[in-house]
Amino acid sequence: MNKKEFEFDLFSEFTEEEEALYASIANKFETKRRECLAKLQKRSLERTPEQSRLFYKISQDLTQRQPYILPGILNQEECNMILEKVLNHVSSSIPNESVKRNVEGWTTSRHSAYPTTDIPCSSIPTLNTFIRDILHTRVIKKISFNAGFKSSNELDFKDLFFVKYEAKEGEQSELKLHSDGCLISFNILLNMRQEFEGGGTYFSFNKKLYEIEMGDCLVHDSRHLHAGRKITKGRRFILVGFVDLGYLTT
Ligand SMILES: O=C(O)CCC(=O)C(=O)O
Ligand SMILES: [Fe+2]
Repeated sequence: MNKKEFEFDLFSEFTEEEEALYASIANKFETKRRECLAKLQKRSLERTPEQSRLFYKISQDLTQRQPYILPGILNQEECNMILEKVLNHVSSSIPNESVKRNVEGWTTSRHSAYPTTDIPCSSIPTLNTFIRDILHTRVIKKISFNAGFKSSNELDFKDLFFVKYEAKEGEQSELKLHSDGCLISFNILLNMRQEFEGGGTYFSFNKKLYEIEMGDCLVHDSRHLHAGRKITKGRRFILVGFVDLGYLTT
């Protein structure tokens, strides 16, 4: 039997009929989007958090939503203090059968599809409240304003965790292209740029690499495909936040 009969060419062009069907679906979708947007725009002052979330998602083409940097969110002293507490916590953590950890105590399987070598902020009680409070004032307030929410109290952390990348055999040195399961994501660099080579966050939609300085915060739409670029020397520590409506958070 001819093998060709069973080959399905994913990249072949659509037939005219398929093109027309696709165009009509896209048209209907666009009409619905505009109607919905007009209603939400009119009610800007009395939008519920859910409506603001929808407004944020449909008001702009995703490719127009560029990542942005909030410089100096944490000062050097704060970064050093936080990192010291994280490393102390990791080195003193008691092995637990139910949590997969590497030899140093970092967890390696919290995020199923694209696991990072990380520690949830909530597992370090001496840092948790302090960090959430300052990040609410310094980051969530800005993110919620930029995204069109009425109050920063409508948004909260869906997850907040420390990530370690290390250029060493057996350690995680990069994170492949993925999107995050929330509305808006951010990461803050906790150590000096000079302590590693490579790194930074890469976005495929605009083909840009964002390399921030210690204490700076990179904010982006969680739907954008992004990657933690491989480091080739040293260690890179970041604090990652997944932000969404308060009641969706844990
Ligand atoms: O390493 C980075 O810059 C990105 C980290 C990230 O995307 C994540 O932890 O979900
Ligand atoms: Fe991510």
